[in-house]
Amino acid sequence: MSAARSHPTDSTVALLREGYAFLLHRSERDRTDVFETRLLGVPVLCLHGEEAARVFYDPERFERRGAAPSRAQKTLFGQGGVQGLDGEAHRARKAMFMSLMTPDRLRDLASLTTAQWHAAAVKWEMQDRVVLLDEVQELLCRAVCRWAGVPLTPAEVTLRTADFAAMIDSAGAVGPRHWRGRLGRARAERWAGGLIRQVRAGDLDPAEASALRVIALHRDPAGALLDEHTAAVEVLNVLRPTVAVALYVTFTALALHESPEARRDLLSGRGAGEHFVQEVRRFYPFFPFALAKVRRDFEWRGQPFQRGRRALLNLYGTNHDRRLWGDPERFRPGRFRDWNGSAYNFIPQGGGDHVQGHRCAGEWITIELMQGALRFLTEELTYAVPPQDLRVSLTRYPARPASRLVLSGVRRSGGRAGGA
Ligand code: HEM
Repeated sequence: MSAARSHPTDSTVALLREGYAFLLHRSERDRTDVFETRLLGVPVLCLHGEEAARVFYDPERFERRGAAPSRAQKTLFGQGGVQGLDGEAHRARKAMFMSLMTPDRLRDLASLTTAQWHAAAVKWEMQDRVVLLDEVQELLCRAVCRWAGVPLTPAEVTLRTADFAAMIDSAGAVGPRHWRGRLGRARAERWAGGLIRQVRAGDLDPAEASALRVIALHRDPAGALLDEHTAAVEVLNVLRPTVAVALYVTFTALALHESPEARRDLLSGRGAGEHFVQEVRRFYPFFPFALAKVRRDFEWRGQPFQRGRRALLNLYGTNHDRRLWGDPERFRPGRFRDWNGSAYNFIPQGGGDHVQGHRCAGEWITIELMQGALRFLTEELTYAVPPQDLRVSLTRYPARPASRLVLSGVRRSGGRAGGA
């Protein structure tokens, strides 16, 4: 692409109007992978595409300290968590997260989740309609708490699920949705802080490799336990995003409904479940961009990057970049047969290295849970998708089908292919 052009004018209105697609539209229009603009008056460097992702994930050039807006910290991420660390402190904390992601532990989570799907399906059979997004959030909340060693009484499930859902729903919102997220985070942090205290006092004894135990007893490079608030934020950094996988599960069901060809290939065995799930993560919007700050002055493609300047990497747009993905607006799982496996061109959960960099710690969990959901929806259930508003607005963050995907006539099929 050609050299960068500068856009010193404010793009907040365009961002609100075009949503997830704003950065992609601008990069395509100006034929550039880097441009400068202002959002809410703040200068921001915008990066797009595979080569830009390589630059963005270079820790010599970018850092995360102070990069996240305080609105997102008060709702989605919390303060003091791994997302805002750099260098050795980041590597040590990230190692704690990645130690939870062994194949055995992933299998445990998958089987706990399958058990929850079965239990939920018994209940769904007795209902006329089921709102899939809400139901899957709740079943994932039950499964991940059990997996993480977090006690959850039946009476608590609704409240905890609602708090996680509010945090997830609040990051891009203003007004009541934002405030619900803040309230949800405050309440969840108090709860998780109490759990950390109980583990350290010996009043709660979660299993050896469980997230709650590992985080409560984790020591930083100086040998100190995490302070209680930070430990609570990190416990929520495991629970909350696992509940958020419900959005991807909902998109998986939407794709089964709206992409009959891909569905037919899957059911006939011509298409692989793994590719279907990857295409859901590429095609549907989730995180629009990742955020960092320039660590030291440098220049890329003629664009100066000044130390301290904020930068965005276009995650959604890179997954829809037509140079990388032919016909990117078509849902076509078969494209993953030929994918080259680059860590920088397919980046729904960030790019680069999981251990060394800021790429999502839960990417393998996400894929595992989505594949389990796909199997359950196609092999264990029959259902209809009644008329409803299934539109996915690119200006709502996080995106989701407007109706949250209503299913009717849900029946357990015990091995016959389901869904309408
Ligand atoms: C619902 C699907 C998910 C999506 C779309 C997603 C997306 C992301 C993205 C875009 C990042 C930031 C990458 C960056 O800053 O460069 C991230 C980071 C992170 N995610 Fe996820 N994630 C998901 C699920 C999960 C799950 C299931 C977990 C944990 C069990 C998790 C834990 C984390 C953590 C701890 C980080 C911070 C990593 C770091 O800063 O080093 N995520 N995720």
